[in-house]
Amino acid sequence: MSAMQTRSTFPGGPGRLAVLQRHLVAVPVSGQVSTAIYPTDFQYTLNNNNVLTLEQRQFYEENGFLVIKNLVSQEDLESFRNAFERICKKEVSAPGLVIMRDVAIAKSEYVPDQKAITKVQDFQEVPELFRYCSLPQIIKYVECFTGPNIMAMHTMLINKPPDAGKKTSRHPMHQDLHYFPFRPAEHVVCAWTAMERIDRSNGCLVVLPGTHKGTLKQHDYPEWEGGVNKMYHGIRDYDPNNPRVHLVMEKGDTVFFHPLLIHGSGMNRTAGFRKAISCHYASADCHYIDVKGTTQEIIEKEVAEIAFKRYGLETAIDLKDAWMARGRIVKGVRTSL
Ligand SMILES: CC(C)CC(=O)SCCNC(=O)CCNC(=O)[C@H](O)C(C)(C)COP(=O)(O)OP(=O)(O)OC[C@H]1O[C@@H](n2cnc3c(N)ncnc32)[C@H](O)[C@@H]1OP(=O)(O)O
Ligand SMILES: Nc1ncnc2c1ncn2[C@@H]1O[C@H](COP(=O)(O)OP(=O)(O)OP(=O)(O)O)[C@@H](O)[C@H]1O
Ligand SMILES: O=C(O)CCC(=O)C(=O)O
Ligand SMILES: [Fe+2]
Ligand SMILES: [Mg+2]
Repeated sequence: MSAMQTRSTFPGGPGRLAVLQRHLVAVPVSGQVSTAIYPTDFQYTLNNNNVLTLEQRQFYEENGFLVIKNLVSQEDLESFRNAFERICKKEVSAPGLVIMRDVAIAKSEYVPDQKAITKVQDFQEVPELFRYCSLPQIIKYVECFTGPNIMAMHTMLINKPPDAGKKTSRHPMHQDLHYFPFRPAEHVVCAWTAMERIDRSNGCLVVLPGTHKGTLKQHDYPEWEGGVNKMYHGIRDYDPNNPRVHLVMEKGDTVFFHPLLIHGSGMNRTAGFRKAISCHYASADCHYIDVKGTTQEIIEKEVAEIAFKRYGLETAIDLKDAWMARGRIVKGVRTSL
């Protein structure tokens, strides 16, 4: 990056240049520094103290995701793993915490084993796990997408089980924005950290690069013979011939991705439980939308059904209220969400 500089003698003088620099970059031509200035529209990233290199910004703008190697320490990951195990053993619980079993297990005999747990969600009241969402090296990158007021909106530790033979360990191709009633999408980002090496054998993330530039698609439960997990909606009429990229990640590597990026994960063909921890962040300046009459209406309905089954709540809870209760400020001021 240091080799790339914007021209210092810009027509109109340095003041004019400073104004335009936000939108101008010098482009290297075959290994040399070009003096030409090309306008670049950064739509999905912010210039946060040059945390992202120009290449990284351009990569995210173009592809909708960015992998940062070795961002979370082995010690931190060990402590998250311990906290997860204590939740599975019921030594730790917290308000709002959701514990989900794989559908293949949930629909069969009850197995009172920690290994039956596919993921824990909404751990904002479990300090040992929520610490992940406040890690300074993660927040530093998140700020490049959200700006300075940062809310942690949705938290998960995914423990993808060895597939029970029905391919239910897969996560269908989807866009996370389908679940979120807040906008704008470009000020929402997911951080997803591999807690061990994750590749095709244990079900890595699969992404369709560039799809963040599209719109929110209609989602439904996929018609999978072996069954599909609750709330694991997939893109309707998903075309399996789309060019896709498998994100092979080492322990501690973290991917940041846009909520419209189409992604999923393959089945776990190993005997181990594939672990990842993630948080969806949004700018606190985002606003809630009403999903009535949109493709997201089915989510509101399903959330209300689950709340009714779990808490006996007859009056449908507002999606906005559910998210307001979950969200936590991790940097700056809680302005809107
Ligand atoms: C981007 C990001 C947002 C992506 C996301 O994934 S967001 C999705 C949001 N997900 C959620 O809100 C969590 C969904 N899961 C849950 O709420 C829970 O795990 C539940 C599915 C309700 C199960 O809760 P639990 O306390 O275990 O309740 P029960 O054991 O009494 O089961 C209640 C009924 O649910 C069924 N069930 C449990 N686990 C699963 C499953 N994995 N897949 C499909 N069905 C399942 C269970 O068989 C039971 O069904 P019935 O006997 O009522 O017919
Ligand atoms: N009909 C479908 N609808 C939605 N998503 C699907 C569908 N079929 C597959 N997927 C998703 O596509 C992604 C890739 O699936 P696949 O089972 O091929 O895994 P993989 O990691 O590519 O494994 P493999 O090595 O077998 O190719 C996963 O996220 C999977 O859930
Ligand atoms: O860890 C995974 O398999 C990805 C899960 C995912 O994309 C999600 O829950 O939204
Ligand atoms: Fe997702
Ligand atoms: Mg495949």
